[in-house]
Amino acid sequence: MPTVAGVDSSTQSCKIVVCDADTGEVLHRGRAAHPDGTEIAPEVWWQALREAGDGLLEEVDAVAVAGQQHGLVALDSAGRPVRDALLWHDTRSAQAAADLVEDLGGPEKWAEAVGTVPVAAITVAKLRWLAEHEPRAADRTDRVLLPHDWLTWQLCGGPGTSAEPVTDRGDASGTGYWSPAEGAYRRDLLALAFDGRTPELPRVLGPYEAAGRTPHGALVAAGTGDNMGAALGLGIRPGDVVISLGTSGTAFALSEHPVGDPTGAVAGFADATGRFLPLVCTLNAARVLSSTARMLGSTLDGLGPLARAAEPGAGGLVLLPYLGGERTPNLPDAAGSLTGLRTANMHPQNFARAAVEGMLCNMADALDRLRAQDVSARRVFIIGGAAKAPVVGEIAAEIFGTPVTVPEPEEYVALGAARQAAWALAGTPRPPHWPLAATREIAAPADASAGLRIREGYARARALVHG
Ligand SMILES: Nc1ncnc2c1ncn2[C@@H]1O[C@H](COP(=O)(O)OP(=O)(O)O)[C@@H](O)[C@H]1O
Ligand SMILES: O=C(CO)[C@@H](O)[C@H](O)COP(=O)(O)O
Repeated sequence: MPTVAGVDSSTQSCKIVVCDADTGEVLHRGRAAHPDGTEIAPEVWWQALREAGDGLLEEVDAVAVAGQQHGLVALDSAGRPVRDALLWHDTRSAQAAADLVEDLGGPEKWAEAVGTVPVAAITVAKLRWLAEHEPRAADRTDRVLLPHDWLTWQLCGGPGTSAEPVTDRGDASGTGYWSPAEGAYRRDLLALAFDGRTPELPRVLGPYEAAGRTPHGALVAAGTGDNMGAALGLGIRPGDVVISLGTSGTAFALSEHPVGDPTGAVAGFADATGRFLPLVCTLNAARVLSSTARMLGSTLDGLGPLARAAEPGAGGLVLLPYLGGERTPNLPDAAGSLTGLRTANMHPQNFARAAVEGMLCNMADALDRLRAQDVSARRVFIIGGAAKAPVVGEIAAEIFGTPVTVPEPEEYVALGAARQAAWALAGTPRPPHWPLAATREIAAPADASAGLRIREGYARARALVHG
């Protein structure tokens, strides 16, 4: 029986699943933590991957890596990092992004050129930041990779070997210098961002092309961005929207055509199957819940019962969850706010409920932004770390006003990477059919009024605090 491994090198940890290549059945799992912070030495990802994959990766027939998107891995001519990688949730590049938008002539120009209007998260803005703030490091930059590209390269042997650095359409589409519509790099935008410098970029592989082999002989597939990995792991179809609640909150869908949203809210990414993946990303999801649990002296498991004990609307408390700044809406310097405090409503139950409602109202806005780009949401999946809390799916159905599908907890990003590895191994034009795990279907409440009131309260609080 051929086996394949999928790696999810995401913000908080590295997760690995080993699957039966024919059926997708998960046979083994591994995990290792990543440190906190918005910059990190790439070597730390590699150590975590080896720790998570200890004893697993040596035996598989193929492997692929899905990674957190956008991170800037800048390498010198010997393939060594010139500095720690700047990660997607590092907001120092917010001004650089705004300047780039102006330099090209406005958001419409970016939406037209690469499908995405730069914000602090996008790689092109991080390059501009590097050129402006650390010009010596910029001068030493000979090559630019994304986190998953760098790990894929290490798996194939890395610098000093015959292995070639590669990427895929999905992750390339999050750089701001690769056009999903044209399927080509925009080196002019790279130069615009990097003060005229044009470092080497990885070759963009097709969906089931191989990157190389590990020293143990396993085929290494192209890999992709983590959201594209989740889409492949779930096997989504047009009409499905995925809400992923990890460190980031993302809402994304499959599209047969490229999307370019001049408002900048929807990023017009490519997917891992040759199609497109319009996506809205927020900076604040699962950590809103873990931070609230910590503040209340509770635990993640304790937060759900507390939130359930409060009435919808949390007695008038509204949490604007912009704890790490925010990407959508684009408020990189914002902090979180709690509004509507009254003597009568200051109970842990209302705080817990306000945290879940705040996180999900932000995602409901993301869903609306997708719909505004003609994305239909006939089925809404909820996945990611925070989806493990049953209360999240329940309150989501109320706030979204739609039925919600919560698949059995699984590492869907890693599963998607494993499926891509199985696809590269098979070499067939379509990925192997892997059935979706059992799902929990949560109906929307018959009376939508409570959900609407929660969203109105959230919109009012946001207007009050952020104008
Ligand atoms: N039962 C749970 N309830 C709520 N949140 C949870 C639960 N289990 C894990 N989490 C949260 O999920 C997050 C990790 O999710 P994950 O999707 O792996 O994130 P990332 O992909 O960004 O590394 C952590 O912030 C953790 O607090
Ligand atoms: O920036 C984005 C998407 O555009 C994020 O979704 C990152 O890809 C990080 O994902 P998580 O580690 O939070 O899952």
